[in-house]
Amino acid sequence: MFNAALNDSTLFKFQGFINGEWVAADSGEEFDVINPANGECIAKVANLGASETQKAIVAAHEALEVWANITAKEKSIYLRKWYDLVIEHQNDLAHIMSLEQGKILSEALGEVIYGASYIEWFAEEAKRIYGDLLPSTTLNRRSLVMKQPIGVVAAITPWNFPTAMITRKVAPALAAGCAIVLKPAAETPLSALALAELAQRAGIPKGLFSVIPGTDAVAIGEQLTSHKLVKKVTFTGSTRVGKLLMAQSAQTVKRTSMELGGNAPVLVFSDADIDKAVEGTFAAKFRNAGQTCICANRLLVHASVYDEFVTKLTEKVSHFVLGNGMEASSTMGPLITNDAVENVSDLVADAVGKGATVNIGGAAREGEGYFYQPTVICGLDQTMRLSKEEVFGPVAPVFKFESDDEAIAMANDTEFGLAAYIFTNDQSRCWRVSERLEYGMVGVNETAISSEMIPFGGIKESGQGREGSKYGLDDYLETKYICLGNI
Ligand SMILES: NC(=O)c1ccc[n+]([C@@H]2O[C@H](COP(=O)([O-])OP(=O)(O)OC[C@H]3O[C@@H](n4cnc5c(N)ncnc54)[C@H](O)[C@@H]3O)[C@@H](O)[C@H]2O)c1
Ligand SMILES: O=C[C@H](O)CS(=O)(=O)O
Repeated sequence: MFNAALNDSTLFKFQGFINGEWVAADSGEEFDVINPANGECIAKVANLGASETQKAIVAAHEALEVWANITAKEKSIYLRKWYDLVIEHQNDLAHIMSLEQGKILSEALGEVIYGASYIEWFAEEAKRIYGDLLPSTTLNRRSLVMKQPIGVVAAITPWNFPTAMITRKVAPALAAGCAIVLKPAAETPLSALALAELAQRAGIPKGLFSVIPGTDAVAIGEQLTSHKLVKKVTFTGSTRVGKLLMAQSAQTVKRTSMELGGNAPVLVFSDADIDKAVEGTFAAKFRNAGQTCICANRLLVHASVYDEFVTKLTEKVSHFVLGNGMEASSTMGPLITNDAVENVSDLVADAVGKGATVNIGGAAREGEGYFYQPTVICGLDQTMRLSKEEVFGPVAPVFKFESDDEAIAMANDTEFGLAAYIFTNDQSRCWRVSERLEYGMVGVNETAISSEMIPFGGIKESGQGREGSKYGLDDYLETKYICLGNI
């Protein structure tokens, strides 16, 4: 079992969390949680499935009435307590995350604090769910609108941000008055279970937040998307799975929020501050070893500054230290699985086979763990898979363009529409290009665009709905119109 030294070892949870109870799988089965830095089993976790999911959904439905009889102010206090506990235990949570996901400790700590910020934000937003009194069409009527919680929410989350992708759903759901059943990724269940432990310590009433760890995502997902008591499905993950879940949810007309795949372009124009463009692109490309949905996926650089940009980016990449995320010397950790390494390797091999050239990196690292060398690759064209597919790894493909129209056309030539970035000092170009980019989020001379206070989400096949900001509660509320007559 887990042998990492933590301040509070009781944060290691290996069972499912249903209706305020820690439970073994009905089958008695367990699954291994693997450290991607060395392939070692770090924990065995209860392998829950469809039957436990049904129990969690029923418990969530029953908990709604308890939560409905708690004021918005009291909900806020519960959430604030949860936030305080996450912050208090941030180092232990970062330690758990780095071990199960692989990211370097500094990034893991950053994610815990970022994830906590969603709890902090929605602890406040819980007190700001307002209605409307509308102008009436007749003198003897009054029209009013109230917002009500949608009810039981099902959440399915990915492994790349094992804390923030969870709190970005659980916090607004609870703030809105909902109950939520979470299936975390089987690669990273420990962070989710630790969050549930802290939510319980915060006093959040039983049944409102349950966690279903398990390897049979299909069976769990079928329950979450078909059960009549579930009114909403919120998903973060690949577009492929998102489409499946939307189709499954349609049978009972559940509302859905989808945070799906990305393919972020970075457009570096001839008048850009190249050092700033390199710095921003470097950060956006290699964060979490390139495994974020808004990673710089295609670098589109004007021909006149292409060589300078590539030289400076390559030089920065040469300083990376690949290693176990728990080691202070490491500046980049492993990918999540060996399959992920093979996928990245295939993308690079496709490009090289069609004439691309590798400036640095370009291969998996030999030895233990699932490591891929940070890579800069040039001489690309639109026939290569790197021009179309989400890399989800530390590979920076640098494309060349000649005109603004060509850059915009290249940037928009994808089914994805999550995030895009541009670097230019021309104010008119900032507006013209930002408005023509088909993306939900655009960074202008900045790539660190995420926070709890912005509406995070995409368009096209990157999804629907927004998480965070004042808009983030809408996805968990229903709008009710009441007409008062005979006045
Ligand atoms: N838009 C965003 O905010 C955002 C954030 C993080 C990751 N992502 C995307 O997620 C992808 C990488 O994450 P991933 O590999 O975990 O994605 P994934 O879609 O394979 O898995 C995501 C979650 O869905 C579950 N799942 C898989 N198949 C399922 C099924 N048939 N039924 C029910 N659940 C199922 C998985 O167990 C996991 O919990 C990338 O495309 C990335 O861009 C998007
Ligand atoms: O991978 C997707 C995350 O949403 C990226 S971020 O940490 O929210 O920027």
